[in-house]
Amino acid sequence: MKKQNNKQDQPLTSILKCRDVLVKFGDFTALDRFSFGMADKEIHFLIGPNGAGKTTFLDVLCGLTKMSDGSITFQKNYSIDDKKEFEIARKGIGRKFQAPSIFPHLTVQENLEVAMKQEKGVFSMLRAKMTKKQKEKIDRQLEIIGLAGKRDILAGGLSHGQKQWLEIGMVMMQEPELLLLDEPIAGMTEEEEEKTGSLLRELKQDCSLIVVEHDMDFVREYAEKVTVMHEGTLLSEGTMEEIQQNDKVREVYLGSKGADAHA
Ligand SMILES: Nc1ncnc2c1ncn2[C@@H]1O[C@H](COP(=O)(O)OP(=O)(O)OP(=O)(O)O)[C@@H](O)[C@H]1O
Repeated sequence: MKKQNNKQDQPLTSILKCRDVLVKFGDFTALDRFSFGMADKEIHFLIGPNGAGKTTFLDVLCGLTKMSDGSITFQKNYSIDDKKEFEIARKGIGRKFQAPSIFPHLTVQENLEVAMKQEKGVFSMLRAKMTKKQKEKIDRQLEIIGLAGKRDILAGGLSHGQKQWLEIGMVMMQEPELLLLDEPIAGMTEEEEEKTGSLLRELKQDCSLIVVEHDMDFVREYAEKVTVMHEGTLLSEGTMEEIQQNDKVREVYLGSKGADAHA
């Protein structure tokens, strides 16, 4: 049986422990001793009003922004505190940014090939012959992101939603253990939103997910756990049902126009 945590101890299956993370931009404190933990293979949503520090936290996790103080341990004992972005990515934290950064003039499949092993240059990677295992890995990923039928299409010709899924697939080619997604359904049609939700559940077989999102219907449907941030601090944490009951959360976020209006 899993030993459950109290506020100080994380569950035994914990993949990430962040303690008192402090981020300052000049005199402004964006993360104010923010603590966060999550279990392995969990879909964990981060919500909160504009400027709460959600994106800054993802930036810290992937090494883009450095902490002024605090500590972050990934997996059992990997400290990311002093690590560079590429080291953190290699260790298994993958990030998909809001704007797609696919190669529009390469096919869908070629985009995944390029993403598979980034230590080689784009064109030497495309010229290099793929092993059977690599081909299988790409076929599997194409199925997961729902683009198997579009593998030979130039990525620039995909719809907005398909481009987002391709980019998620590209990050997944690096086999991250923790995937960070910032507003994955922004600009999507309702049908694309549903497909994205199913995709998140599918990805959970392979990795843990932290998702920043403002669309409360989407959070309600797909979140296993929700952390509410406010002014760089932790306001509340729990299931969506639990945080909906929290008066402070209703006051600063859910009751305001900030939540769904943003999406
Ligand atoms: N590089 C920076 N320099 C100065 N201030 C910054 C910088 N990056 C973020 N901030 C500030 O830090 C605060 C937190 O920003 P952040 O983008 O993390 O919030 P957020 O919760 O993701 O908001 P949103 O929901 O609007 O995306 C904001 O007030 C923002 O203006």
